Amino acid sequence: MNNLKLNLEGVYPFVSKEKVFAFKAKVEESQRLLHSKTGKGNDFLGWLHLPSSITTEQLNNIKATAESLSQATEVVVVIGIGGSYLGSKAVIDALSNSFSQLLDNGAHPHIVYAGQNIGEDYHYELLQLLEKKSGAAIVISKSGTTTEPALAFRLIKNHLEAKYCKLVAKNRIVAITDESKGALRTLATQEGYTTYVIPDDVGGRYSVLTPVGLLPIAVAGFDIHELVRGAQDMEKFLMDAPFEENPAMQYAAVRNALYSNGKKMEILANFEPKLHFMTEWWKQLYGESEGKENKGIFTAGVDFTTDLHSMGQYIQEGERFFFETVLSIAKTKHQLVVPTDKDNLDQLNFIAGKRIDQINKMAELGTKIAHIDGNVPNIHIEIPELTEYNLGALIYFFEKACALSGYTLDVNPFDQPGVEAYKKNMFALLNKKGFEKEGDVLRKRLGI
Ligand SMILES: O=P(O)(O)OC[C@H]1O[C@H](O)[C@H](O)[C@@H](O)[C@@H]1O
Repeated sequence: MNNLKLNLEGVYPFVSKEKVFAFKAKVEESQRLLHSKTGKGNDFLGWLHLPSSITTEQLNNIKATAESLSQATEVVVVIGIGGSYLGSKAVIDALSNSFSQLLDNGAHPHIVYAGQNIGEDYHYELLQLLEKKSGAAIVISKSGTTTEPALAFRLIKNHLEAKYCKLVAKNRIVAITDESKGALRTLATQEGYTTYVIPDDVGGRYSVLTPVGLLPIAVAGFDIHELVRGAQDMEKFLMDAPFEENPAMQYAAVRNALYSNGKKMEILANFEPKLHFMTEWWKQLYGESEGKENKGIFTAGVDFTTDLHSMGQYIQEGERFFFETVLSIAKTKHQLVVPTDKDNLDQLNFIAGKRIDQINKMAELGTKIAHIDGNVPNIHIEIPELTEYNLGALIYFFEKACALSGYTLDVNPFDQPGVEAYKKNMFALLNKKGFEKEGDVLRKRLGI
């Protein structure tokens, strides 16, 4: 069953249906390359059949680890950067109470994140928090060598060992990394941590349905069986559906049609504050997959209606080099009606008696019309409700469409050579062993 609706009516005033469908053959060829594993980066296709290959035993095992990690733990720190944290944060935020950090989560610890910045105050304050609260850590790095999570983990490991003793700290740490390579693997083996493997053929930004995403999501108390079931159903549906009924193929086609028509940026917009990090996850997925060889759509995100009061101006009347994709949620979890006020001093009685979501939906519709009138092509993606099942399906849809879109653009959607440039400079400037020559060159260039 496919719960996801893709509506391209808001694109056709700008790029005709014929022009979008002109990409059909190329997208079908992309799908053939993907399914036959004969395209670029074909050693990174483990995500393609991941949902259907995860077993109930594996899921139960992850759940059991989540439960034992949660025992007598108030805060679990998920340590990772990029694909090693965005997927879990996207799902956890989408499903959590908006104020969960201030509420007692029952049997489930609060989740906080580290390893995605090098802020000194952030880390200091995190250690202060862990001084007051009972803590545990899930450290995640596919390469096992990424600086930011390694640095955060060193601090947190030190802290946990000093607070609880090494033996107890060991049981409060789970590592998720490569099967054999990388410093984190060596460290985890040496220290005897519980570990999970990120398969070789699954890249970081495609790894949310591996233990990378599943363990933190289970710790937060959400149903990973349902998440995977949604992804499984979407995997099956997208495998067989012809172009005319296949939202992933059509999304890939329309993105490429708009790009070749001069639209260099895609703005993912939501009207649900819980989706902020879903957008962040999507930005990495598409930006890192397609932005290479001096090509690719720049991915940006906005939260509406919030950003209608800031970036709304640019979107309405600024340069016309982008299109907008609205990720819409049909039904809210709760119902809340605007009360009537007999004095009507705030002049809001025109919406009295309406559900908040009815107002939000009119804001969404009004924005769509305004932006189309302002010459912004509009793609509309709708899922029925924020549930584990629907999020699993949405994640797999975006992953599959991304791979198809990247192949259609003729790039390898599974590598990210460009991210090494800053790392090389940072290591050279910090005198890391093996980077001495680069360090000399840089210091000379900077005159320092
Ligand atoms: O999981 P890791 O190996 O630590 O990588 C974490 C992230 O950082 C890298 O630099 C890449 O740009 C990302 O694709 C990756 O998700």
